[in-house]
Amino acid sequence: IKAEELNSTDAEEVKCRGRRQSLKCNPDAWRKQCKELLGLIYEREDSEPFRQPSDHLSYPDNQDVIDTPMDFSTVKETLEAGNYGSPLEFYKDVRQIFSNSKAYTSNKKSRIYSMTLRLSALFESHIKNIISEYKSAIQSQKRRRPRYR
Ligand SMILES: Cc1ccc(C(=O)N2CCN(C(=O)NCC(F)(F)F)CC2)o1
Repeated sequence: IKAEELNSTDAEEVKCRGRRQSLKCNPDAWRKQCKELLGLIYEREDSEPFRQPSDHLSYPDNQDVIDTPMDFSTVKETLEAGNYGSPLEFYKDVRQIFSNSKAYTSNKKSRIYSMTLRLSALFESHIKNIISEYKSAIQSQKRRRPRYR
């Protein structure tokens, strides 16, 4: 069979099989990429209030406003324990951190809330590539052979 006779999925699969498991084809590359992204977030002073769970004592109303507490140390532990099945689950938890802060803050000008705006801009600029590479790696790994039920 000549290469030009392969359809695009075949060609993609052949390319992925042939090539060393590079980022494009490796469906597990996202874990390392998310670890690196977390590192970037930890480098930012803006992440300081979000590296530990909110201590409810000093923010009493936190409990009733926030039904899913989340912070970066929890995300880091989950990622390092291998308990995220995909970058989409990682994405969901990180976004929870930002939405909790938004739900909690009374005015949009609050210092802590403005920190989440900067952090989320950094986060969103990186996570979208991680997710799209993951999705295309999954696509190119899809077996066309029927799975026996
Ligand atoms: C006044 C206001 C508006 C929005 C937020 C907010 O997003 N919070 C509450 C405070 N907070 C912690 O208590 N973080 C834990 C530790 F150890 F850093 F203090 C971070 C999350 O707070």
